[in-house]
Amino acid sequence: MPNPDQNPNPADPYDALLLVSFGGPEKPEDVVPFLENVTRGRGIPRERLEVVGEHYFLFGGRSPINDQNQALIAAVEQELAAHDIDLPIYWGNRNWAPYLADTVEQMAADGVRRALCLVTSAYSSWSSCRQYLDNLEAAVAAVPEGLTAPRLDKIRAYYDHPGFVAANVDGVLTALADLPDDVRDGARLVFVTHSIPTTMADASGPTGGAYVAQHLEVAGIVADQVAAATGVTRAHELVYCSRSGSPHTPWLEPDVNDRLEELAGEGVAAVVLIPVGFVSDHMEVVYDLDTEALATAERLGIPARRAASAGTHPAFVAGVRELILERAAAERAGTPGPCDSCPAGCCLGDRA
Ligand SMILES: CC1=C(CCC(=O)O)c2cc3nc(cc4[nH]c(cc5[nH]c(cc1n2)c(C)c5CCC(=O)O)c(CCC(=O)O)c4C)C(CCC(=O)O)=C3C
Ligand SMILES: [Fe+2]
Repeated sequence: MPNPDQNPNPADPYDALLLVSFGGPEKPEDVVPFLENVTRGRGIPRERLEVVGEHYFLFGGRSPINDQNQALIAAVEQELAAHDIDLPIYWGNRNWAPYLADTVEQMAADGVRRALCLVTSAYSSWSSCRQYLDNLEAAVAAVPEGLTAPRLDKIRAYYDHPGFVAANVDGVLTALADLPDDVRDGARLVFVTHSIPTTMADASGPTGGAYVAQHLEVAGIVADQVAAATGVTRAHELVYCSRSGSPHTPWLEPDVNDRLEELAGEGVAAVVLIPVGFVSDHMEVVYDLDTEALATAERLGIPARRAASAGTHPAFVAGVRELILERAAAERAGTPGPCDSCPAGCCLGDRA
C-alpha cells in the first residue's frame, strides 16, 4: 500500500522528460543534408528543395529552431526546479542532431526507465503526431543490446491547453497594441498553420479531420479571449503557409499570401498574423510569415503585425509543467485520457 503521508515525486512514474522536435541546420554546410533527411522518400520536387534551401541560406544557413528548443528546455528546467519536481530533460530530433536515436541510447545508458515526451507540435496529424511516434518507436528499437531502452509516453495534443492558449492570446494583444490606433479595432485575426496534404488532414485524429478542427477550435478560443480582453470583437479565420509537395497534390488552402490579396480587395483595415500552428518562431515563421507574408501585406498596403508564437512564454512553460503533472497523475491512477495513447491506425490514412 502506498503511504499517503509520504510525499511522492509528483512526476512519478516518470524519471525523465524528452523534448522531441524537428531539428534544423546549424550552418550552411548542413542545409542540403538536412533537407535530404526531411524529404527522404517523400517525393518532394527538386525545385521546391532549391527554393526552401534559399530560405535557410538567407538566414546564414542556420535555423532558429535549435536555439529555441534549448531556450525551452532551460525555461522548463527552471519551472520544474521552482516547483520541486525532479525530472531531468533530454532532447532529440527527427531530422538533425541531436538525433532521437542517439538521445534515447544515452537515456538508456543513464538508466532512465520511463520518460514522458513533449513534442514541439500541439496538433494531431501524421506529420505532427504519428510520424513522431514512429520516430520514437524506431529510436527505442535501435537501442543496442545490453542496454534497456526506456519506455516512452507522448504528451497528448495540447493545442487547447490553457497555457498554450494564454501565450497565443498574449501574442495577439501585443501585436494589436503595436498597430496604428486608427486601424486596430478593424484588424482581422488571421490564424496561420502549416499546410498539409488534404488526404493527411482528412485522416488526422481517431475519427478524421482533427488537424483542421483542432486549429479552428483554438482559433475560436483565442479570438474570444482577445475580444474579452480588448472589448472589441474582431473577425477571425484560419489560413495556411509552407505548402510543399507536388503541385498536383491538393494541400490545405487558402495560402496566407493569396488570402491577403483577397482581404486587400475587401478593404480590411489591418491584419494580425497568428502562427498558432507553430510552437516557436522557427524557419516557417521567420521566413514564410515575417519575410514573405509581411512583404505581401506591405505591397498591398495592409498594416500587418505578426503575433509571437508560444516559445518560452511563462504561461506556456507553466502549461508544460501542468501537462507533465496531469499525465503523471493519470498514469498513477490508471486513467489515461483518450489522446494519451493513440488508437492503432490513428492519423495513418492511406499510409496504413
Ligand atoms: C504539420 C507540419 C509541421 C508542424 C508540426 C511540427 O512542428 O512538426 C511542420 C513543421 C516543420 N517543418 C519544418 C521544415 C520542413 N518541412 C518540410 C516538409 C513538410 N512539412 C510538412 C508538415 C509539417 N511540418 C509536410 C507534410 C511536408 C512535406 C514532406 C513530408 O510529407 O514530410 C520541409 C521540406 C521542404 C519543403 O518542402 O518545405 C522542411 C525543410 C520545420 C523546421 C523549421 C526550421 O528549420 O526552423 C518545422 C518545425
Ligand atoms: Fe514541415
